[in-house]
Formats: sequence, structure tokens, C-alpha cells
Amino acid sequence: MQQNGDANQRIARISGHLNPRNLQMEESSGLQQVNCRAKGGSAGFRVAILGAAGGIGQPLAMLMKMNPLVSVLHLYDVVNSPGVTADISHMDTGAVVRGFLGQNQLENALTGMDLVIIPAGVPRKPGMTRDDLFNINAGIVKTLCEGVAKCCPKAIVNLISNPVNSTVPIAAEVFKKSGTFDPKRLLGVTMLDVVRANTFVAEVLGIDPREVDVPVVGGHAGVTILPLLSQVKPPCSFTPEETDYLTVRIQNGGTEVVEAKAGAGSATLSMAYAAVKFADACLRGLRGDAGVVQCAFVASQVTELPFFASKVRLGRTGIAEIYPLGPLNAYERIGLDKAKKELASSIEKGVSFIKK
Ligand SMILES: NC(=O)C1=CN([C@@H]2O[C@H](COP(=O)(O)OP(=O)(O)OC[C@H]3O[C@@H](n4cnc5c(N)ncnc54)[C@H](O)[C@@H]3O)[C@@H](O)[C@H]2O)C=CC1
Ligand SMILES: O=C([O-])CC(=O)C(=O)O
Repeated sequence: MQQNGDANQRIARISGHLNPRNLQMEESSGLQQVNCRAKGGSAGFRVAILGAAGGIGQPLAMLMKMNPLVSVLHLYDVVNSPGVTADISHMDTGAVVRGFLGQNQLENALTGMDLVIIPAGVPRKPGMTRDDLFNINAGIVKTLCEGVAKCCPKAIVNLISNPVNSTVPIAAEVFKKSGTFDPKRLLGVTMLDVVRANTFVAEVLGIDPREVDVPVVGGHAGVTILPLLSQVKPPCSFTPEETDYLTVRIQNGGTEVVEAKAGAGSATLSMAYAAVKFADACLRGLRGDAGVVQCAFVASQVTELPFFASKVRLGRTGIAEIYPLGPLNAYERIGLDKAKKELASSIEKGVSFIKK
């Protein structure tokens, strides 16, 4: 009898993932299901991806499902999230996966999350700047951040949607308006600039990219992307021609992919890789690991601008420390002036979108 009871319990637990009755319940009262299903998961953090069915969202969801620090993975989108969720949920890794479709499931997707990663929004086509995405993506980011403020105000937010130089200020204003803004918890993802810089510098030096660390500061668009080639690890030097080539290639990395994709979108796979590298750093910080340092676009006092990308140390409550830029050479100082000029107006555009 006892054996039968155990077996029934096991079947009930497994079929909880498949039983159409339970799925229906999730639509009407997601939170109840959330608590119930999490029992099957491993110990770890609860992560939501908003825009999970997109070009970045899908590989990002796959890679996060493989991350042993993740116990619960919520996949939210306005289209196609049920299919992506069914697919990802068959991977035999520890995280429990749940899908959420459409605005009326946003709150259930966000409730209880430790980390929210946002790649929702339209990507560039050839000939466009990231700022050309502002009109559509600003509203999307605003709505999603209002959800975060309401349902998981203590979550760390990794904001990927472009133009990052404006969407991060938008998010900050939304959080300020709702009285939940904590600058330590809002991070614009500029990791792809670092990933590209490491790759291109390694190519020039003829070494393994995994051995290279290039700080990239400023922001995430054109001249605001400022690689500090004088601070590359391992220590090395570049000719003026190499410095020019590397700086321009790193600044135009996104455009290089947009043009190669010829209308089919922008970087998705390398971005998903970069997003997971960054999210993993945030989770290791939350866990209490020491010495977790990455570049990110954050509320900052490193320059006179209210937001700036630089190296930050990640800790148990998000950003534990923001590092100064360190010594810059003449080339980098000129680059910094250009970056700051463009950044100032992108930041102002984001702030006034909410304040208007
Ligand atoms: N920070 C960075 O380094 C990078 C940022 N990006 C940006 O990431 C964003 C997404 O790019 P892709 O994934 O290639 O675009 P995509 O169009 O393939 O996917 C975007 C997804 O967002 C969803 N979405 C739209 N409105 C939504 C809403 N209100 N709520 C939830 N989901 C919504 C769409 O349904 C779609 O599934 C773009 O803005 C792009 O410019 C792209 C590459 C690098
Ligand atoms: O270039 C774009 O539009 C997408 C992006 O931000 C990047 O690849 O760095």
C-alpha cells in the first residue's frame, strides 16, 4: 500500500508538468503553481527572461537552463513562449522551467524572481542606429520595468534591450517613480562589447581569447563604446594602427553583424553567450562569491554623467563596488570626451521619456 502511495505521489509530481488541468490553473493562478512546481527543482536562484522567444531569448533560455545556479527559469514573451518553454523544459538539467504568454501573465512571470533578464524589443536592420529603436523599445522597457517594480522590486535587473544608453535611464526613472529604485540592482548589459574586444585583441596578439581581459567603458553604441586598450590583461602594447583598427572594430561590432545578417536582425548567439556570462556573474555575486568583476552600464559617479559603463564588483545585493576608470592614455582621453557627449544626450532622452 505504502509503495502504491509513493508511486502515485511520484506520478502526480511528474504529471504536474504535463497535466492540462494544471497548465490551465497556471494561466488563471500562476503563483499557486509556481510554489508547487519549484519543489522539483534544485537549490539555486529564480530567473526570469522577458522576451524569451526572440533571437536572443531562445539561446539565452537554453544556456540559463544549463546553468547549475538556476533552480527556476521563467520564460515570458508576448508570442511563442509556450513552444520555447516546452522545448527547453525537456533538457535534463536541474532548473524547473515555466512559460508565460502575454501581458496578463507578466506578474506571474515576475513574482518571486531573484534575477530578471530583459532582451525584449525590436532589433536593428542595416542602416539603422540603436537610437532608431528608441520609439518602440522605450515603451516595452517601461511596461516590463513597471512589472518588476510591482512584483519583484528586489530582483537584480539585467537590461539588454537597445538603445541600452537610454533604456537603463528609463528603467531607473520607472523604479524611482514607484519608490523601488536601488541603483545597485540595475545593470545595462555591455558584456558583448567586452566579449568582442577580448576576441579581436586575442586575434591581433595571436593568443587564446580566454586569456584576454579588455575593459570596455562608456556605453553601448558607436563612439560611446570605449575599449581601454592601455589596460589589457595580459599587459601588452599596440601600434597606433592596431589601436585604431581595434577601437573601430569593437565600436562597430554590432553593425558588422547587422550588415552580415542583411535584414534578418542583429547579434543573437554571441549576445546570448555574453548575457549568460554576465547573468552567471550576477548569480555568483548573489551567492557570495568573492572577486566577481564585470563591466556594466550602471548608475555611477565615475564621471559627471549619471550613468556610465565601467568595471563593477558584484555582491550579495547586486553592485558592491564601482571601480574608477584608471589611468587613460591620450587616445583614450579623446575617446572619453566623444563618448560622454553622445552619452549625455542618450541618457537625457531616456529620462525625459518617463518624466515628460
Ligand atoms: N545589449 C546588447 O549588447 C545587445 C542588445 N540587443 C538588443 O536586444 C533586443 C532583442 O534583440 P533580438 O532578440 O534579436 O530581437 P527579436 O525580435 O528576435 O526578439 C525580441 C523578442 O521580444 C519580444 N517582445 C516584444 N515586445 C515584448 C513585450 N512587450 N514583452 C515581452 N516580450 C516582447 C518579441 O516577441 C520577441 O520574441 C533588441 O533591442 C536588440 O537591439 C541585441 C544585441 C546586443
Ligand atoms: O548592434 C545592434 O543593434 C545589437 C547590439 O547592440 C550589438 O550587437 O552590440
